[in-house]
Amino acid sequence: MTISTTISDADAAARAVDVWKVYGAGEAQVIALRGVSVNFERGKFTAIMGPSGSGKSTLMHCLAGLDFTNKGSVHIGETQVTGLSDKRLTKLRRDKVGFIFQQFNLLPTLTAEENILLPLSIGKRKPDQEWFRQVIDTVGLADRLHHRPAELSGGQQQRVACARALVQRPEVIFADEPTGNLDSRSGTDVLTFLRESVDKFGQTIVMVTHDPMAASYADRVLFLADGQVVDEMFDPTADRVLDELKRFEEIVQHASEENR
Ligand SMILES: Nc1ncnc2c1ncn2[C@@H]1O[C@H](COP(=O)(O)OP(=O)(O)OP(=O)(O)O)[C@@H](O)[C@H]1O
Repeated sequence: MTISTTISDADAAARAVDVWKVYGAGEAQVIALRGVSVNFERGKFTAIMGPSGSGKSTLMHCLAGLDFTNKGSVHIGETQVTGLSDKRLTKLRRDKVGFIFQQFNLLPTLTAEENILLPLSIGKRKPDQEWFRQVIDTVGLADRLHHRPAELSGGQQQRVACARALVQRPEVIFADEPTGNLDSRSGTDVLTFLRESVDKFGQTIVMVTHDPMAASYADRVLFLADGQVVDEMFDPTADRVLDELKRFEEIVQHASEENR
């Protein structure tokens, strides 16, 4: 079953239209995405789940313009990402997209404040001081701004990364396993912050996760299997997500038994 999308194009902050992604060639060829068409609603929090190797990170990287599609197109807001020149792609990623990675990806020589303001300084843009304060207060980092990453806990470093993504008010924040390296308390802090940035500031967030508890913070969960979107769930709870994942495992196991 391939579902397309229940969100209209006009309501979407990011879109994939019949996206195919193939890695390698010949016997080593892997089809990571098989004609994915999906819309991500503006001002909402969407989680992407699915078994390992189902194409979650590939889809996110294609959407964010970090990787090229073989066929189909991706759009951020009004901009068609597919086909942009390198220069325009760099500008789009800098101005319209925020990233949060599992490994935090902070610059070790810069303070927390300098890391947070880095995307703005690279784009030669001045921070809106009021907005900066609001982000810092929401993320709870006011007393850590002059510390370097090595002087911060993992949870604090990830909150710096969240603030860095949010401070430029991007069209979309893409988060790839943002709680994967955190203990459950710090993970909850980060997820609470992501949820608040959607509810308070209307931020659009797309998050890849393996964790049903993390997915329960989202408004909608998309399920990928074998490079296709196979299901979606609105207003998820951790238990319902877990049941859905178990159902997929059974289907995959059944299919592999039949192929033996
Ligand atoms: N750079 C690459 N070169 C070759 N194959 C790749 C590359 N990146 C991903 N793949 C393959 O594409 C498929 C989808 O990978 P992807 O990382 O998107 O899956 P995923 O659902 O994010 O997995 P995980 O949950 O384990 O992170 C996998 O079979 C993977 O091995």
